[in-house]
Amino acid sequence: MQGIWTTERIREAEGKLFAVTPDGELMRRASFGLATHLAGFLAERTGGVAGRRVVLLVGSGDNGGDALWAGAFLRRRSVAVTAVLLKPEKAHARGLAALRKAGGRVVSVEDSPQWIDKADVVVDGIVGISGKGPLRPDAAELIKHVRAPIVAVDLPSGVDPDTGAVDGPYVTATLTVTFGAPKPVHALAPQQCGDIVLVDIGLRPELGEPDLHRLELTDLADLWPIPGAGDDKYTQGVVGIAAGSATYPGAAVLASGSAVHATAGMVRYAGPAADVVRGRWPEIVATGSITDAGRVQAWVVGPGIGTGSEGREVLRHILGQGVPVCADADATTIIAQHPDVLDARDPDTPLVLTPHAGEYERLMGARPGADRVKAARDAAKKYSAVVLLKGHCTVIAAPDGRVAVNTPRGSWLATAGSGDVLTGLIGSLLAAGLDPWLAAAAGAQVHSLAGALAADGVPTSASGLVDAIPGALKLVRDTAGDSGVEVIELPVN
Ligand SMILES: NC(=O)C1=CN([C@@H]2O[C@H](COP(=O)(O)OP(=O)(O)OC[C@H]3O[C@@H](n4cnc5c(N)ncnc54)[C@H](OP(=O)(O)O)[C@@H]3O)[C@@H](O)[C@H]2O)[C@@H](O)CC1
Ligand SMILES: Nc1ncnc2c1ncn2[C@@H]1O[C@H](COP(=O)(O)OP(=O)(O)O)[C@@H](O)[C@H]1O
Ligand SMILES: [K+]
Repeated sequence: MQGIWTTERIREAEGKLFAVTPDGELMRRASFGLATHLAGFLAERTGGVAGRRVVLLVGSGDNGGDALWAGAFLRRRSVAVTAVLLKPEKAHARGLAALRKAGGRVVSVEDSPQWIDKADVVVDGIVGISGKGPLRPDAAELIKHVRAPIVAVDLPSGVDPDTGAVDGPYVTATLTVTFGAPKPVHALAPQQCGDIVLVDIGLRPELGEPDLHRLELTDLADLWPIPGAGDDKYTQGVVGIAAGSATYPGAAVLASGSAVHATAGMVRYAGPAADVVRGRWPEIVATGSITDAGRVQAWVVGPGIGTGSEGREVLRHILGQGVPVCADADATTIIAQHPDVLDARDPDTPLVLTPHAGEYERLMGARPGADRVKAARDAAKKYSAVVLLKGHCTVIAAPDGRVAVNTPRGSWLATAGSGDVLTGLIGSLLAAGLDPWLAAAAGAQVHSLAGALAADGVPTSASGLVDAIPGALKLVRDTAGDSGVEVIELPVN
């Protein structure tokens, strides 16, 4: 699992490391790493390094210091480096002296357009982890004129380091070179960060437990249930799906199909769309009524069941079964409007709630706001449930405080019925006995892998997502070296 640390934790760790490291050494490591990646970026983009033009946008703190020192290193490789100082009196003194000594040019903001226009790469050293709020007007004005690709130092300026939120002008980077450890912005603002590389400055031993997590493909491969020699259809966990209606069977078909593909065990369906579900997925044991659904090890409930009394009774019945439940869509609305349905739940049985922003507002009385990690944590506490907050980046919080983030590849999942597919994946993993937080995080990640594979550069559909689940799982298992098959190159956009 990849760890992610808030800026407060990064600062604490830096403080400890500073105390045992020679003065300036950390910035030297950071800026040397930055210079190396800048040279690589120049070579890849322009076919060379010497003679290329780099413009540094330099703010008033150590982020600008990193940029200035990297500029000095690039001078050794005969790069033409020009620094634009936003606040000359506050620019990092030693970095500035080093750049000057190495033959770098220093210009005022007023004189900068001619240099920015001719740059092969612009380096954003405006602000780093001490950044607050949107880019200030002088920096915003500068950025407006940049046509060259931008490499961000540590993080794209104007994007909140801890929430990834933007509220005004910000930098959109092609590459972000960060130091020490990933910060929340890198997981929560992929569109502003571009590609991300991490330079090791020796911080990791000082960091302790991460604040946020991201599952890696090897984690998925380790935790995804695969049948063993002693398994049969029941031992792997049977998932029940209560979704859809006679008039709107789509949600039932999508959630059930997703569950069929997610694990090898068995899927039951209970509800008014039984005939349609059976017709589309003959392997599903389908019945019209929740009361004669048969035994399952986890339930998926909600998509398309409606928010009236019938839906309410279905949800109440399911919450009383003493098995893990993934409650989505209409089920979250019912819980928000009739919180007493939760009385049917044994508090020790896992519950996963999967709201989008609108459903979150119903559950919590306010929109998630800029700090989506806090929003998900608050809801998880309030409902003693794992809360998966949907959006471009999905945040998964457990009531014990654990948080995972899923950073998608593109926005292909923004298609009708996509949430129904996600809920089927999570339900299957719950039935297989996974920890509910891991089940939700793993479901979200395979969902977005399926999205990228299904789309392959062009829009897809929820049915396309269902069809792509086996490919996504194959990618996961192959990447983990399970079958020795060559890894598939995953499309990004
Ligand atoms: N510590 C370490 O071990 C290492 C740290 N390293 C590097 O240091 C960076 C952190 O440096 P830092 O703390 O000096 O502050 P930094 O982010 O450059 O901000 C400077 C000033 O900018 C201003 N400002 C604020 N918001 C703004 C906005 N929206 N738009 C415009 N300006 C804004 C505000 O100053 P003000 O103008 O308010 O006086 C603020 O104080 C870190 O990201 C990494 O790159 C690496 O070298 C590795 C080792
Ligand atoms: N812009 C986006 N980029 C990436 N993923 C998105 C985006 N918009 C929505 N999603 C994902 O698509 C799914 C939509 O679910 P939901 O809102 O329940 O839709 P539906 O009700 O149509 O099934 C969620 O998993 C969400 O995280
Ligand atoms: K920056």
